[in-house]
Amino acid sequence: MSNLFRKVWNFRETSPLSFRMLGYILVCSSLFTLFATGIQVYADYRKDVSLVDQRMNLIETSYQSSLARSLWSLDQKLLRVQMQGILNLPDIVHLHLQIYPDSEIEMGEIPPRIPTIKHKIKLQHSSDDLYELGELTITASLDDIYRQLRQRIFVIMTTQAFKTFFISVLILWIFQYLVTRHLSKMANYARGLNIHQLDTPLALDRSYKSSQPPDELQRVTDAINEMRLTLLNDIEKQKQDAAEIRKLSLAIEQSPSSVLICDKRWKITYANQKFSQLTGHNLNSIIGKHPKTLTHISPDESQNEQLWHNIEIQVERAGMWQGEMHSTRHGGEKFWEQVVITPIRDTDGESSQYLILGEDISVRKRYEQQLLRQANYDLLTGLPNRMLALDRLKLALAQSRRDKSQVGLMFLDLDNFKHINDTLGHDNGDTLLIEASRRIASSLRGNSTVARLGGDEFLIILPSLESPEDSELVAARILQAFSSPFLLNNQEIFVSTSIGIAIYPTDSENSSTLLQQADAAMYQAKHKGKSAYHRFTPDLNQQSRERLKLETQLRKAIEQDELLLYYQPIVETANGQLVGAEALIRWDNPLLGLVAPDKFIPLAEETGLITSIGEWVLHTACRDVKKWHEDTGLKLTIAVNVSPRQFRDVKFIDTVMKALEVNDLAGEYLELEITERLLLDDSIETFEILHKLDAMGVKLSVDDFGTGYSALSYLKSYPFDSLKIDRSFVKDVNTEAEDAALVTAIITMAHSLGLKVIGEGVEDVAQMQFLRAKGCDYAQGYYYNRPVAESDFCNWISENRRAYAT
Ligand SMILES: Nc1nc2c(ncn2[C@@H]2O[C@H](COP(=O)(O)O[C@H]3[C@@H](O)[C@H](n4cnc5c(=O)[nH]c(N)nc54)O[C@@H]3COP(=O)(O)O)[C@@H](O)[C@H]2O)c(=O)[nH]1
Repeated sequence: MSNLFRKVWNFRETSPLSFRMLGYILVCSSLFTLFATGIQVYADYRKDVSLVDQRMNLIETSYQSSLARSLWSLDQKLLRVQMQGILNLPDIVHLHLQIYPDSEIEMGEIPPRIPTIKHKIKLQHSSDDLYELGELTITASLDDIYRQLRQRIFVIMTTQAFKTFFISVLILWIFQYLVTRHLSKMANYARGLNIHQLDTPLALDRSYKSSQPPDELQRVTDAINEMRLTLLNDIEKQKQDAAEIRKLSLAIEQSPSSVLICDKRWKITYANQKFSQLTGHNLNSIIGKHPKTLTHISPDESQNEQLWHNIEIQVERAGMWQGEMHSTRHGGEKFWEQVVITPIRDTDGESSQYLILGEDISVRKRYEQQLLRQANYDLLTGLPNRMLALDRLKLALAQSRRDKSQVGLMFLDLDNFKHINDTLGHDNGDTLLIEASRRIASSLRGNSTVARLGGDEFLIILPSLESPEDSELVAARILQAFSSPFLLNNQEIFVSTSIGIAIYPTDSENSSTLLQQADAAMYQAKHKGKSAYHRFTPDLNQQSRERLKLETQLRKAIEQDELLLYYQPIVETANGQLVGAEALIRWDNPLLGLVAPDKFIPLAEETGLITSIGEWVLHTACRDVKKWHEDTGLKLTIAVNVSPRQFRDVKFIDTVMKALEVNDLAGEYLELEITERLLLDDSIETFEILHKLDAMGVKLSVDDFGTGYSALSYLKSYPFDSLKIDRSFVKDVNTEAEDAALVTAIITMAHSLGLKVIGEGVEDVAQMQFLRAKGCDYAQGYYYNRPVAESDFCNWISENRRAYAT
């Protein structure tokens, strides 16, 4: 028994579902059996009871009249025989005859505690009247009926129980065969499933045709197998992602740029090796900090805050911020960094992290600042140079326009400087210029500007003048400052100065006119006998008139065929190989003689004549170089200067295209030289024009590099092929260490940006050798040849194809 119980218990443990199903079947089937049996037994009971009733009715019909007759005749003996006859009938256990009025006969007995039913029969005699004689009560026992019912219940219950049990076992077996064993297999499969066993699919141990519609088990199996494949794919993808991430993290870790990663609240979460090397910051010391704590914009902390606030806004809006900023190293030392900040977006497109790439640009910045200083300041005196002075003049005029104030412009020239320079030597000349600058500067108020225009010429800007006479007071102060002698070469030398004054807006509202007027006034002061100042007066407009005359003649120059091109060779520094030439314009005027471009190009720019002059230059240069290709077989490049106004002309691109087409010249043989100043505005138009030219195959070169903006950063954004180092730097490469360092740095940096370098103004072999030693690609200058007319240039080619290879 205990064995059976254990088996049942085991079954319950191992197949709880089957066990539960068995329980449900048994309970439901038993309830149903009970209910059906109950109905059947009740029906049988009703039938048996009705049989007893029928029997009673039969007794009534059979015995009623005979009993009534026996009672009427008072035949007791017969009465008892009749009653005994009734009592002998099945189930009748007791008779009670009530004889009216007061006697009775009783036969049989009612056994205790057994169910009975009674039946009453009225006994009557009818002749003329109806006589009530008595009443017979028959009691029938139901005990037999109940016994039979019990037997029947027993039989039904027993057979039903057996039937239920066997059917349940059968159902259980079928369920086990069809379902449970497969579920167990699935469970075992799922239990044993791991990433190493995903290759084996789940297969049930049964024959199943794929044409059959899938049953529930098949659907679960298919779902598990699909899940297995999905997992396989996911794992494969995960592996690829992990490999990709390993590769990227290695790239970031070993990146030559410093890398910081911040979370979405701009807290640093990662820094690569380069960052630690560059800044000396330990990763642990910066984790969780905002990157703004590593930058230093100004001592005013709010500016730093404001910058980072703007950066965060721009990164969100534009998807990137890039710029240069002052960062701090661990010890507090500051350095310049080129920074690019981009968001790292999650799959919903939300910024979840930020990537900050940094590059130490301190060296470049130093050179840029040096170049900027050289471009804007006079190295000898430290005063602003012409370019900066003109900028400041424009600013002062703009300010005065707003303030409705006046600006004084002074042109100042030292008297007899050339003579002193020639007799006492350049060093003393330089000392004089430095001391003169100091004296001029000390005579001015804080917001005034004194600039050295070159040689012994100075320009003074006096902004916010209350009256023109104030400028005369300043001029008098300057003359006074020159009244004491200069100590030159241990000698006391008296040097005076002449000052010309023009006033904005009284004399002119235009800066270049003001300059001309101040210049004319200065000449007037010199005429007065030097050591004097002179205010501009309209009668000094002679120069302006001359300028007008020049303009009129220049307008006719093209049609009268007075323009011509000179060519200067450009050679490869390493081997002296001729690679091209620069076209330089000349104006051969019957009255003025051969006019150099410096004298008329600025005027042409101002008047707009440069557009037609430039077009002529382009066509002529393309025509000539094509001819050289055909005559010499040398594929030379022609470099053509382009002025800012010409460059911005709407027809410029068409003009270039036409010059190439008409002369059947490929774009690669034309090089356009553009000055840095042209790029200063950093406009989208400039960007587009340069890219269009680049797309045409035309070569682009930055001319006079070092004299303008001198920021190497812009070169990255434009499609330049080369840059030309200005001749002012080349001149002293072998005598001035600073120039040598600068030229070397320009070459290195240009090469790092993929640009070729041309050194211009090479006048001697030492300069050429310096450039060649520093890897400068090409050179141009008097050392090779001066600019010459086309026919002379052709002769030069045939004589000097490879003349300078030493
Ligand atoms: N828009 C245009 N501008 C032009 C054009 N032609 C010339 N120019 C510009 O005029 C500037 C002066 O030119 P130029 O007087 O011809 O002087 C050039 C050379 O003669 C001179 N040079 C060449 N080698 C040496 C040298 O060894 N020493 C020395 N002292 N000077 C030398 O340099 C001038 C060339 O300069 P660059 O153009 O920068 O190469 C001139 O700057 C032009 O910009 C024109 O057609 N259109």
